[in-house]
Amino acid sequence: MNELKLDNMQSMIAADEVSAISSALLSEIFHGFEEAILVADTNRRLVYMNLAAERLFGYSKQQLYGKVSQILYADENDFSEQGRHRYNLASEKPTENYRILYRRSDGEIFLGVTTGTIMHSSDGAVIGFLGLIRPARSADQSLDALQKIHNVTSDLSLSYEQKIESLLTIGLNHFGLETAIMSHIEGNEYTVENCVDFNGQLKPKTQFDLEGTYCVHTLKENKTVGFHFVGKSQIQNHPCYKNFQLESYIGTPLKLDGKLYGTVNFTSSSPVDPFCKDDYILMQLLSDTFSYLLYKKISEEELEALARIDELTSLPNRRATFERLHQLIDQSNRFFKKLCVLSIDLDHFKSINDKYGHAAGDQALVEFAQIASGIGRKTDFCGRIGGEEFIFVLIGANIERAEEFGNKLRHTLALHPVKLNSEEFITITISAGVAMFDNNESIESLLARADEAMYNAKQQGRDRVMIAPPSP
Ligand SMILES: Nc1nc2c(ncn2[C@@H]2O[C@H](COP(=O)(O)OP(=O)(O)OP(=O)(O)O)[C@@H](O)[C@H]2O)c(=O)[nH]1
Repeated sequence: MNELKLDNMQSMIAADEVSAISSALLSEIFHGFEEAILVADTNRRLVYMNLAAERLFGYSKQQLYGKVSQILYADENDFSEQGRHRYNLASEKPTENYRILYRRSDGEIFLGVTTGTIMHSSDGAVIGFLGLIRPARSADQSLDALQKIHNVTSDLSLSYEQKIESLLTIGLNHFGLETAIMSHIEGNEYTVENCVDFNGQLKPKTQFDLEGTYCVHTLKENKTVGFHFVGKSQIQNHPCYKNFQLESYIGTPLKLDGKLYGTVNFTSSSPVDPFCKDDYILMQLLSDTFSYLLYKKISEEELEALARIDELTSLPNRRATFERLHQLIDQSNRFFKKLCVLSIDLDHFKSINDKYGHAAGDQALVEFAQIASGIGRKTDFCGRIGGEEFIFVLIGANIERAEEFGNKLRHTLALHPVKLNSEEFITITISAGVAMFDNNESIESLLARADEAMYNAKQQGRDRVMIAPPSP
């Protein structure tokens, strides 16, 4: 609504005294307006409101007509102030826009952008006042943000990180703020997990003391907390204000599976319009959306990790072992690093199962895995690729060191028999084939050479390490 239109209306209305303007005529002019229209007489008693005003303030015409408009102000001082400056018999104020906090019938306070105008009779006397009001952040804007949130969460082409970033940006644009953070909080440690900073300064993984952030209030209250003008609030001594001069903040706890994970929060160095009920609802919805996305991501990661671990021995399984072997061979090729593979097979394992039972065989596999992964270097890699078949990858090792390693494993196994019960022990022996990676060969060829050497060890009587001849 621009001033020109209001002036036109004013001239239409100013043709007669407000008291004389029939409610029907006002209705005809303003009924279908999307903005709330209120008309008051010179005593500031309400004489007209349109449908949009009834909806905005939650009162019916019957409840308000004849009442002083003070009932609609959140702050009595604003009512008096407006009376002194604008809405009085001597007023010559032109039509202009201003922002005021209003109170709805249910007590909720909202910021209204108001276009106020003075109505004059044909002889120039003030006959009443007209206000056109719309909420600073309208329901339409909240709906728009909701629609955007839905679009982002349902977009299958977006990754987790892209979704989080888009949602933080939606929040920033909606609230008119500068910095958005999804934080992870452990004790007093506040870590920026994801962020969007229109100033380009804040980066993920930055850490703060929780006490030094406004989020400490959010966690204390355990609900959404907003400060629209910290410098004029009770928390102006907060370290976050002293250190960063952040004037505005809105933040909500972020829960994962019912437990506190961190916060979702938006801040700015400038004050903003007071946050309204819709903003608090939107924050809760955003936080719930983050919580859902986080839960989904962590569950997927856990499932993915589980799918790569051998359930019995907790070693990487066949799939993970081959993936890792591909990576290590790729590195070895790029950096001309030596790499040796040991193909290891437990000896006479069938007879262990047959003699002591499958559970004893399982226990033997678990203990073998513990011993094998315990004696390697940090960079070495051990995986289970089949029933009693394992692979060891030694980075930077030549064939002698790999053979030495195989024998060290044999000797360690000999020194640590598997305890089946208080009386019975079994000693595990292994047959191993060692092959050194030749930069020109394929993984299949490397493994085939190591396997062949291992079968050789079996044929030679087991419990030994055999070296594969170099690739042809
Ligand atoms: N307990 C247990 N046994 C397994 C598992 N996976 C495979 N096995 C058994 O391992 C045995 C392997 O037997 P074979 O392949 O004949 O080899 P072996 O008895 O070790 O004899 P050599 O390899 O020739 O020394 C089979 O009896 C399998 O059932 C497992 O997860 N747990």
